Order: sequence, then structure tokens, then C-alpha cells
Amino acid sequence: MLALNGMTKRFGATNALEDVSLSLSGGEVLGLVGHNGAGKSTLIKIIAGAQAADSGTIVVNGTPVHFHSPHDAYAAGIRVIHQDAPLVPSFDTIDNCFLGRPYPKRAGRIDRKAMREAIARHAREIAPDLKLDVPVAFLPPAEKQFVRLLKAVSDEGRILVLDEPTAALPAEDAHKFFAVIERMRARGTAIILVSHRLDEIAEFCDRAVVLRDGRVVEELPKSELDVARLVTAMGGTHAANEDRPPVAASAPRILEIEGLVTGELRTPASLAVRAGEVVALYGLSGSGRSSLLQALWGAAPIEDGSIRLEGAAYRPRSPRDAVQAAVSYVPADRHRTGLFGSLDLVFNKTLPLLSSYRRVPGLPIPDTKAERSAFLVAAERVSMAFRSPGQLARTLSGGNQQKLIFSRWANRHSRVMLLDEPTEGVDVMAKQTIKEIIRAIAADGNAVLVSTSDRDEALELGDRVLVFRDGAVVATFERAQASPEALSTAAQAKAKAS
Ligand SMILES: Nc1ncnc2c1ncn2[C@@H]1O[C@H](COP(=O)(O)OP(=O)(O)OP(=O)(O)O)[C@@H](O)[C@H]1O
Repeated sequence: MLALNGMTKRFGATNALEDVSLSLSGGEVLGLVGHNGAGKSTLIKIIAGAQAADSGTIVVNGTPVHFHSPHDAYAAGIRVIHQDAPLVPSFDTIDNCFLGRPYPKRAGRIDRKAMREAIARHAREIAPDLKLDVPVAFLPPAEKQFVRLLKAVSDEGRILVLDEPTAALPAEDAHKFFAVIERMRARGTAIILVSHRLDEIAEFCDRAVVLRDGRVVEELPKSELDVARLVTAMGGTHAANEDRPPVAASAPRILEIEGLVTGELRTPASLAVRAGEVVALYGLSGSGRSSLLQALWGAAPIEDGSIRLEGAAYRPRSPRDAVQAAVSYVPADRHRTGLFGSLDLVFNKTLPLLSSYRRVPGLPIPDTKAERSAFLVAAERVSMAFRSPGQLARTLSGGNQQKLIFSRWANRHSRVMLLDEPTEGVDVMAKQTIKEIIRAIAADGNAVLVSTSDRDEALELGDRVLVFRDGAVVATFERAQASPEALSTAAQAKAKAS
């Protein structure tokens, strides 16, 4: 159905793709994996007609094609679905599926019945439980993903490229998502799945292609697909999950939260975090876990309750108050809240601490040498792949942008470290590195709060795991009691309640 032959793409001195060839048949799910910066996004952009390759050919259904724009790729039946592709929240599934398409008409008027039937026909086959008539704002994140898939297949999408489709979905919802993919495969849709969740690639793909530094280094058939093999092909080592002793009950309490109500956290939450402890906040986005971090960071008003930091009352009114109290925050949305894409890497790294890099204390003359060496140390710690410290942040691959944000805090001591989805979009090797850094920050006697939709991450990192749903903490597990099943049961109770 789709064949790429000898695709090559250079950005200055960087070979983003070098002679990449791959093929995809109808009814096949092909995994595309690689470390951050391996070339996955570049390849997707070329398939989507959003970027032109320097050389190479694309063949769709046996016919060579030349994409001059995304419109051409769309006309060829190619649909690229990004996890946060915009939907109109107040429109229902049917209206969202018809966005950008001509409406069926009858006697000069929009034929709602025909619209509904056109979508329902596909929905019955791929996502029979999806509600078609409610505004999509009310649908849980997994079902919003179903809407995106439905939109693609109901408008003649035959080749789907899914870019990290489950990155923001908890494990329970990811399974529902793959049940839908399974049904799409059975209908003959060709699917490329790009993901850093290698267990999903191993479980759900028919074949996987591994990219490394812009080249295809391995192509694994289903029978040889396993996580360790993929990691090795990507150029990493598979780290075993180590166990660690629980934090001593005598360790001082650094952070004490009493009856906190803020943002999406509607039911008063209480929590104490001791020195050396990592507490994982697990739940859907919008469940209140991110609001808790934002209140601690001074970015969301505290509506009720109180916080104590090392015994003293703490009520930050702005992030500046938080920084002064040695509280650090790594946001989830690197594009909106994290990075300055048109500025260089060193600036982006030193941004929150500019005043610490002065040649003469108090005078605004930057010590560029110190800034640069601090950047290099931090970049090394998070194993960031970059060309030069002076390159613009937006020219880094997505995962390396996340590492850049993380590097801001990597060589800095914070009493309280707040991390929202710290490893989203980051490859397995870097995930491991970031997790080790998080543990090391805690081991230095600090308190760490990690908000995540990744169940395995919550289990691996948390000395304690708090499960959030619908603006409340609904369960708390000590590390010894926390298991995938226990977390899923707590999370699934939601489905019954709502
Ligand atoms: N517009 C650009 N200008 C310069 N270099 C770029 C540009 N876009 C991508 N690159 C470089 O091309 C290489 C491949 O990047 P790409 O975004 O395709 O990687 P990726 O595999 O998608 O990574 P990730 O998993 O982090 O999203 C990287 O070295 C990146 O820095």
C-alpha cells in the first residue's frame, strides 16, 4: 500500500534521514521506533507531505507520488494523527468528523441523518461504544483518540500514521485504544505506529522498523519483537528494575499539605512528603494531579487548605515565590510553558537561573563561559543529543526538547521538585536516565512529586502512589502494596462511577 525508497533528508550538517526504505501493506501495523533524534518525526512529515525529502521516492498503491503539500498526501489517503490533534470541544463526534469536509445535503439543507449514518457505519465497526452525539469535551482522553481515528477512516483514510497515540493515556485506556486499532487492522487499514512505549510495539505490531541516527538499522518480524531486542537495536541497554528500601519513617517531613483545593482538584487533598521520598501522582489528565503541582509552584490559586514547607507556612503567589523557597517545577507541555524555540539551547537551559551567571554579582553582564559549561554538564547528565549549544531549541527533536527542560534542574538542588509527565515523548534510554536523576535528587534529602499518566512510571518511581480521579485523591498505595492491578482497579472504578 505504501513504499518508501531511499528517503534522504539533511538539515545543515545533520543527516536526519539517510537512505530510508520501508513498506507497509493493508491490514498491517508497522512499528517505527528509535531514540530521540533518530529521524521518526522527519519521516512522518515527509509521508504527510509537510516536508520534502532531498531524495527518494514514495509509492502509494503501486503508483509513484510526489507530495507538494499535506493536501496531496491527504488526497492519497494518508492521515497522520498526533495525540493532541485539535478537536472542537463543543462539537460532537459527528461534527468533528465532518470538519473540513463537505456536508451531505438534502433539498439544499444539511442532511444530519446522512452525516450520522456515514459516521455510525464506521463507528459500529471500530468503536461501537463511542458516544456520537455528546460534545467531545465530555469524552475521556482515550475516546477523544477514537474520534480522531474515526474521523480519519470515515474520510477515506487508508494509511494511518499514529504519532505517540498512547503517550497521555493510562495503561487501562491504552488497552482499549489498541482494541480499536485491532479492529481497524481487520478492516484492511494500513497503520504506522510511532511510539516510545516499546512494550506496546512488541505486543501490537506485526513488524517493527528501528531507526538510528537517520538510518534503518533493524527490521524485526513479529516473532522476534521484544522490548530488549528493540532497545538493543536503538542503541541502548535494557535496565533491570531495581528495588530499593522504603524511606525511613523518621525522615523529616519537608512538605505538608492539608485540605488543599485548587484548580481541578476539587475534593480537599492532604499529603505529607518526607526527605528522600518520591510521591507519584497517577491519573488521567484533568484529574487534579497537575493542579496540585501548579498550586505548589505558585501558578494556580490555593482556594482552600494550607501548605507547610519544612515546618513553615508556605503560600506561593507566583513561581518567583516558589523559586525563592527552593521549589522547582518541570512542566508537562514543553511547547506552551517550557521552551523558547527561537532561542538557543544555552539560554533555554539557564533561563530560570540567569542571575546566577553574572560576571560581577549584581551587574547584568552574563558570564557566557559559565553558562555554556553549565549547559554542557547538564546536557551530559540527561544524555541530550544536540549539534551545538548555540542551535535553536526548536531544531531539537521532541524528546531532546523534553531533556532540555529537564536539564535546567539537573544540576541544581531543590528542596521540593515538582515534575509533570517528566518522560513523555522521551526514549527508553533517556527515560532511565531521567528516572535515575529523579531518584538521585530525592536521595539528596529532597522531596519529589511526579505527576504521571504512565502507570509503570508511577510504580517505578513512587515510594508512594496517589491515584487521582475526577478532582480527588481516591487511593493511596505504599510502594510495597502498589501493583499494576491495584492501580488499574483504582483507576477503573472511575469508569463505573461516571
Ligand atoms: N527544522 C530542523 N532544523 C534543523 N535540524 C532539525 C530540524 N528538524 C529536525 N532536525 C534534526 O533532525 C534529526 C532528526 O529529528 P527528528 O525530529 O526526526 O527525530 P525523532 O526521531 O522524531 O525524535 P523524537 O523521538 O525526539 O521526537 C535531529 O537531529 C534533529 O535535531
